[in-house]
Amino acid sequence: MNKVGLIGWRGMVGSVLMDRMRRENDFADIEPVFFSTSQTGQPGPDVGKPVPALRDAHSIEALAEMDIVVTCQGGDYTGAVYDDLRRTGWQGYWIDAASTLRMAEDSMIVLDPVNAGVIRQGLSDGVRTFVGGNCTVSLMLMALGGLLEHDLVEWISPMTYQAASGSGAQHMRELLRQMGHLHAAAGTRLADPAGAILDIDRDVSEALRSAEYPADQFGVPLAGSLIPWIDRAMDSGQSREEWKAGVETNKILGRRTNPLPIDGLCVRIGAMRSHAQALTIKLRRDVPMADIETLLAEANDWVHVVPNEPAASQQQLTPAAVSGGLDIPVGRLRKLAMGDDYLSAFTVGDQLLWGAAEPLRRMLRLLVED
Ligand SMILES: NC(=O)C1=CN([C@@H]2O[C@H](COP(=O)(O)OP(=O)(O)OC[C@H]3O[C@@H](n4cnc5c(N)ncnc54)[C@H](OP(=O)(O)O)[C@@H]3O)[C@@H](O)[C@H]2O)C=CC1
Ligand SMILES: N[C@@H](CC(=O)OP(=O)(O)O)C(=O)O
Repeated sequence: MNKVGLIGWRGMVGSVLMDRMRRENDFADIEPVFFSTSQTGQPGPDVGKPVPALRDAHSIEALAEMDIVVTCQGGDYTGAVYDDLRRTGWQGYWIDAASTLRMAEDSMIVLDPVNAGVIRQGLSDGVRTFVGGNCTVSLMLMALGGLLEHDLVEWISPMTYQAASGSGAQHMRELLRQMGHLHAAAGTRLADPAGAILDIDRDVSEALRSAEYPADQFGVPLAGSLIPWIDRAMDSGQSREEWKAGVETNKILGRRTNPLPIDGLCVRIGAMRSHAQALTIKLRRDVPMADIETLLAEANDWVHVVPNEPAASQQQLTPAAVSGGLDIPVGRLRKLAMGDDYLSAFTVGDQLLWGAAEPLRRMLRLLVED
């Protein structure tokens, strides 16, 4: 049985991964060894079978005993141990949620419902480092897999609406504090339906701009507002989050030459854990809408097409509808006024599941079942 070292399992992404592994009975097929950067020696989590006490996540010797390492601990941790571990000659498989190694020459980005063939080829070529993709990239590809698989896409411009969870657990807490702060600013006047809305709006706007507004994590208001920049700036004028859309998509699809242009704007909004994105897609030719819907719906077991109708869109294509589940709805499908080879789409998905934990869990299964 494979000895699998798990690091970062009590963090937000790691907890979602653990939950999925318990549900799918994955622990039955591995010998799990839990690591910690802060709690070495304490008891490991309950996974339905005995596990040793927590081991030191910075011990290269302990990591080198593993056949497979799965880490959701973050990029700093990967940067601190990965090279040292490989330098010992360790030939095990490294599965990582952090972006650090995504674009490395000897790594693959994993999203098996979309790139199982590329992964299989990588495994037979001896690749041993597998990294989950950026959340918006993975969610977009789960939604558009059917069009990409049939090479119907010339370019894509994604405009994202990204949840607070993408910035981490403390940011989710702050979003809720911000919501509470605004609610308090409206006060008891909310209870009076005849009250002057512009008075409430004035006080809420003042609260948004006041020094007391809780914004230690985001630095600026998110609740009652939005933030049109995610991650650091690149020389190209893109944010790093926007840059990832193109480079990661092409790497996932295994397009080493003739990359698909994919570029747009990434925006943080006040949703909790599901990212949405509006996509403008330039098709290679005028594909009939019925064919587009069939190709999208048949691409994998999680995507489903939402009719381009008001009620269905409002009820099914939202963070509120999908959070906590693996469904990937895609809708608002229509040809744009620019021409019949221009398609619009809107999709949403849980960024902690398909956007982070699930591709890692499935990569582990693939290795264990191999
Ligand atoms: N957030 C996201 O949307 C995504 C994140 N990622 C990657 O995953 C990495 C981890 O992200 P995320 O899960 O949000 O990080 P968290 O901050 O939730 O957890 C990271 C680590 O913090 C330590 N920790 C300290 N105090 C606590 C506490 N009270 N509760 C839980 N853990 C605690 C744990 O390590 P220990 O047990 O060793 O003390 C834990 O593994 C990111 O850095 C990123 O690289 C990837 C895709 C999406
Ligand atoms: N940057 C993403 C979350 C994330 O962790 O992305 P990455 O895995 O590419 O660093 C967001 O803010 O929504």
